[in-house]
Amino acid sequence: MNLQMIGTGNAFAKKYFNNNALIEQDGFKLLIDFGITAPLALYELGIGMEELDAVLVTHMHGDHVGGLEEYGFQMKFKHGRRPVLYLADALAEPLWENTLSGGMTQDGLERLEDAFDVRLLRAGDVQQLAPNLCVELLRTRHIRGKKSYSLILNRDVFYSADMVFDRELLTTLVRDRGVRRIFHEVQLEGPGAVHTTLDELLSLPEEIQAMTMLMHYADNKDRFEGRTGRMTFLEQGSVYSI
Ligand SMILES: O=c1ccn([C@@H]2O[C@@H]3COP(=O)(O)O[C@H]3[C@H]2O)c(=O)[nH]1
Ligand SMILES: [Zn+2]
Ligand SMILES: [Zn+2]
Repeated sequence: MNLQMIGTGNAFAKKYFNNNALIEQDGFKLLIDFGITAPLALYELGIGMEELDAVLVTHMHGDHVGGLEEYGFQMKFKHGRRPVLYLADALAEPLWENTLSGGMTQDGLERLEDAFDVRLLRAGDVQQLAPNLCVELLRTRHIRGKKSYSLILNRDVFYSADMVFDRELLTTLVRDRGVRRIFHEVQLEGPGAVHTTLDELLSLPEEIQAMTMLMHYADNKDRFEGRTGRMTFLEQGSVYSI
């Protein structure tokens, strides 16, 4: 499996695109989240939107879903098809009613399923997306009252999406669930109200740090090179074999 971050920035980053991840497995291309900058990020990587086999949404913030209107319209009006959209069942209604309907509603486009081939996921279930790619959604804490999900890919890769620090979850995933790679968001400075701070991740055992790569970071990330313990930064556009 290959992972390529088409963007590694946090919601306010300007040096980096939105933190969205392209997963490739035996030719199957899954994009995890489709933020405001995803259309441009894909364009700059020379990846056509129509090449994606599926998109999976982790939660409703703009840096994770803000590009879906363009994606839906390009796929409908340029490529004549509804793209596959995986998301937690709890997000389907708010994604249409509170985010996409304003821009996308018109005759023949009255609900999410008119624009996307919607595949609902339930937290805790393992879903086979492709012959050699399965995903499990985990409900994790991010913003009080807003549902947000992290992912386990092929039972051994954890992808945090946006979440506050959860030491017990990370420890259990490694010790009991056999997770061997962790891709984790990081807030480099300040208290972790809605994100996980670098200091919190540095408090993890070295064995867990050693399997952790950092993403969803601020523009001043370079100042923290060499100050992330056993953890390393994911670089925007680089392809990682995992
Ligand atoms: O209670 C809140 C809600 C939001 N925010 C900011 O808005 C951003 C939305 O995208 P994000 O989840 O990547 O990051 C969030 C934060 O930067 C915050 O600081 N506190
Ligand atoms: Zn975010
Ligand atoms: Zn968020």
